[in-house]
Amino acid sequence: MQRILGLSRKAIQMYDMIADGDRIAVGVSGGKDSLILLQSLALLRRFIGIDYELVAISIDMGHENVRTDFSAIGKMCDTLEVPYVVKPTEIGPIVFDMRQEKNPCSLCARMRRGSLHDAAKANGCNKLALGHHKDDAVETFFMNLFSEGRLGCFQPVTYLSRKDMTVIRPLVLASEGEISSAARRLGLPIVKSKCPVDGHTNREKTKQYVRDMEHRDHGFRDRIFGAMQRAHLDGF
Ligand SMILES: Nc1ncnc2c1ncn2[C@@H]1O[C@H](COP(=O)(O)OP(=O)(O)OP(=O)(O)O)[C@@H](O)[C@H]1O
Repeated sequence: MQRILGLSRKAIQMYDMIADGDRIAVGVSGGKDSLILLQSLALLRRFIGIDYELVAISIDMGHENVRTDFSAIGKMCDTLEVPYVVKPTEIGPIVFDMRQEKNPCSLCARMRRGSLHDAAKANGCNKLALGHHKDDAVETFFMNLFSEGRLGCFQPVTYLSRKDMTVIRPLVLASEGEISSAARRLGLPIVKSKCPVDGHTNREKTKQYVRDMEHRDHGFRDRIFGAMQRAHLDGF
């Protein structure tokens, strides 16, 4: 976890993510990335020298018309002294049953983001932290390049003027491998996604492409990420 804390602190300072008085919603899906993000932001409060508050928020997607049991994450939040909000929604049934979308991921992600922004606002937050990491950034870069012929990625810090909310991604310098091994070592209470298309998305294909390239040519991922930083692509 020390390595993750160091990389989170570096990203927070490098991209000026957090200021005194911020109240930050942490989007917690139940996956390893957002649980490590929550752990990291909660621990950093003790020594980073910035005075901020946290609220953890999970959007229950209602997949297969079943409510997810987030109680283990509730216990983790109690230990970390972070208030926890679970927001029940019908996003899963709307996207998969009612609309029977051919490409469900973009509508589902849009609705989830909207719900998360609203919940952050309703809980008095001015910032929202998401668990995107370095591998996500490289995959997003290739998805934009291959699907849209465009050079671009999400930004480490994005101000959403319509919502008056700043989205931050403090894990953006950490690799998925580093996050996975920290999550394993800490035995975090991972809650499995019930998404019906999990593992079969365009992102999964791109992830496999980057993995194959990395396997063939060690350091591929870091060189792409380094190029994104040197070009200051989308604020990197
Ligand atoms: N249901 C949800 N409730 C709250 N926040 C969410 C939810 N789903 C995603 N997020 C937030 O959006 C980020 C990116 O979502 P994505 O689906 O790409 O997650 P991921 O890469 O699988 O990460 P994780 O391991 O945290 O699930 C997550 O890290 C988390 O911060």
